[in-house]
This record gives sequence, C-alpha cells and structure tokens, in this order.
Amino acid sequence: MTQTKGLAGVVAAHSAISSIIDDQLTYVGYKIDDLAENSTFEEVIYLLWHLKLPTEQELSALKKELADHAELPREVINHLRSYDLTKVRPMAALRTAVSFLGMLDPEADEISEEANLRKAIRMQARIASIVAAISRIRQGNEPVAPNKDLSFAANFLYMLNDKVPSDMEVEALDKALVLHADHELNASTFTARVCVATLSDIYSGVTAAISALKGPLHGGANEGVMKMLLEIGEEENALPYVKEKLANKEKVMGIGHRVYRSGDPRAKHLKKMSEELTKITGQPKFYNISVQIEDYIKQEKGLPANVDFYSASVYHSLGIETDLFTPIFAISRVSGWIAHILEQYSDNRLIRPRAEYTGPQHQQYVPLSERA
Ligand SMILES: CC(=O)SCCNC(=O)CCNC(=O)[C@H](O)C(C)(C)COP(=O)(O)OP(=O)(O)OC[C@H]1O[C@@H](n2cnc3c(N)ncnc32)[C@H](O)[C@@H]1OP(=O)(O)O
Ligand SMILES: O=C([O-])CC(=O)C(=O)O
Repeated sequence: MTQTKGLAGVVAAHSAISSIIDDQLTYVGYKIDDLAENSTFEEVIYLLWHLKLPTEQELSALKKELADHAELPREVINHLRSYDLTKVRPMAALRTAVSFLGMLDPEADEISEEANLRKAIRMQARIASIVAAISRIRQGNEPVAPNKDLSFAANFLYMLNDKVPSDMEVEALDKALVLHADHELNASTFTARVCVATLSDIYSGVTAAISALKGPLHGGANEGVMKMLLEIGEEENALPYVKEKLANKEKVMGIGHRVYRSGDPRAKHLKKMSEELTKITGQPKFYNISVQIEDYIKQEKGLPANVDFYSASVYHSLGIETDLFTPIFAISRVSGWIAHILEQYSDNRLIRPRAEYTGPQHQQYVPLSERA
C-alpha cells in the first residue's frame, strides 16, 4: 500500500468536467480566461452539467427554470427564523438549511438522471435565495422574493439588498461566480463525491460539501483574508504584519495552493476586479495592501495568491458582509458539486481507501472493574 499525507498527488477519479494542467484551468476544455471574459454564470452551469456550451434556446430554458425555482418554500423561511441568525454563522445556517431542503423534497432519494437534473435546478436556484434570506432575516428584514426578470447574479444581489443592482455590480459578481464554479477534485468536491458514491442523495452530497468548503484551509479562507485586511487597516502596516506572520510560522489566508505552483489562473481576474472596484468605492488601500502581501510572500516563500485572496476585496467593494463571502463561494461551487455528483452516479464505485494502522497491537482486554 502506498500512502501520501492529505492524498497529495493521488489521482482518485476520472473526470471530464474541469482540468488543471500546467497551472492552466479549463472547464470542459474551455480556458478559464475565455470563460471569465466572455461567458455568464448560467452558461457555465449548463456547460458543467451537460459538458457542452448551451445554444441560445437551451440557455434561456435554463434561465427560466432557475428563475421559476428560486422561491423558497415557506417552511425554509420559517426554519431560518427559528434560530438566532445574529449569532449563527451563515455557513452553518446554509449547511443546515440545505439539509432541511432535502427533507422537504419528495424526490430527495430518487436518483434517476431525470430526477437528479430536476433537483439540481432546485438546489442551484434555492441556495442563492437561502443565503440572501439569512442576511435579510438577521438584519430584521423580510426576505425578498426573487425577480424572474433578472439574471442569476443580479437576482442574488436584488434579494440581498432589496434593490436592483447596477450593471457594474452584476458584471463583477457574475465573473466571480464563473471563476469559482468548479475546480477538479478540491476538498469539498471530493467530499461530495465520497458521499454520493455510497448512493446517498444530492442533498446529502451538497450538505457534506458545504461542510468541507466552510473550513479556513478551503473556501473559508476568503473571510480570513478580509479579516486580515481590516486588521491591517492601513497600507504602512501591511509589511510589518506579514513579516510577523511568517516569522511566527503562521499561515496567511488566501495564499498557497496544493496544485498550483506558478500561480492560480483565477487570481489575476479577481486582482484586476479588486483594483477597479476598490478605486470606485474609494478604498484602494485594500487592493494596495493585498498587492504588498502577495508580492512579499511570493518573493520570500514562492507561494502564490489563490482564488480566495482578491475575491475578499472584490466582495467587500460590492458592500457584502464578510461572513457571506464563503456562502457566496458555495452559491457558485454548488454548480460544480452537482456536475461531479452526476458524474459520480454515472459510473459509480464506492470510494473507500485504506489507512495504514499506527496504533498499538495485541492488547489484552481488561475488564472495567480491573482498570486503573
Ligand atoms: C479555494 C481554496 O480552497 S484555495 C486555498 C484556500 N486556503 C488558504 O488560502 C489557506 C492558506 N493556505 C494553506 O493553508 C495552504 O497553502 C493550502 C491548504 C492551500 C495548501 O496546503 P498544502 O498543499 O497541504 O501545503 P502545506 O500546508 O503543507 O504548506 C507547504 C509549505 O508552505 C507553507 N505555506 C503554505 N501556505 C501558506 C500560507 N498561506 N502562509 C504561509 N505559509 C504557507 C507551509 O507552512 C509549509 O511550509 P513548510 O514546508 O516550511 O512547513
Ligand atoms: O482545488 C483546491 O484545492 C482548492 C481550490 O482552489 C478550489 O476549490 O477552488
């Protein structure tokens, strides 16, 4: 048996969804740069689920289905109201609400391809409505009903703020959603695949994936980046802060990657957006601080910025609260999780690796009454 800590370098599945080869990311063979510049999030959802770009007709059918299913069942809103959302972390509330959605879906345990695609639409549409509702309810506001005339990104911002967003805001969020949609066998996607490989259902797979995304070494890092930027506060504090972090052997959030060596191809898009948006909002310091940190760690340790690094200042510039950053990652990544879940079902085998046992051997059982 071979063993590698954290499964580094282990190929654990075949997949036709996304690839990372020589530090280049593609979705179904399309370069992430092309998709970020030219596509929309809805097109990417279709691409990931059907492994081809949609025709105009297919795209408008998908948009209509997403819009038609964005309304949350009343039970979910009542469920969200049943706990104190001012104290609960949004990722925990989202995890529980998605699990709850599964309890309400009469098709939850039906895993035929047709039922899975119907559930995929409901999941993708409602996860955005859940995140917006969490934010509204904890501010003491009513959740905003979805607006069927808006795109996925625009509708999310509309439900969040009860205001139709500007084109600039929609374009920025849409691009961020495209960039976060899928990423080969990252930890949350692998979690989803392990879960459904037992032939468990989509809701279970996505609930498990949200749980994995939440951690600060994965999707949770984007919130950590924003906390760091706020703590640093002013540009002159950036270098002393990062030097101290590295001297104390602490990790800097949003930096480093298991797979990329020269750099994460998504980061440059978010970096450009951060530069533009922070200027517009009059807070260029968050971009300038980020650049200082990125450059210093690259020079000292050769570690690149990852997708979480500049997404923090992008979302902050869009007026989004820091603890919604990882839920927004989930709103995008659920498209990739679903694609991988469908792929796993299509050629399934239980995922069950081995562990190398390192504990004691040949122990003699001592009755409870005789133990010291
Ligand atoms: C969407 C995403 O999930 S992208 C990743 C988001 N996560 C983060 O940004 C959290 C910060 N980054 C990290 O913790 C890591 O770089 C990970 C988790 C992304 C990758 O982890 P691994 O491949 O296991 O690398 P590992 O943690 O072993 O680090 C290797 C070396 O680089 C150092 N290193 C890695 N990341 C960082 C960092 N962010 N800050 C400082 N040092 C780092 C480690 O301390 C280690 O140094 P050593 O060899 O001297 O002990
Ligand atoms: O692939 C990874 O390990 C983490 C990552 O960048 C992602 O999930 O987008």
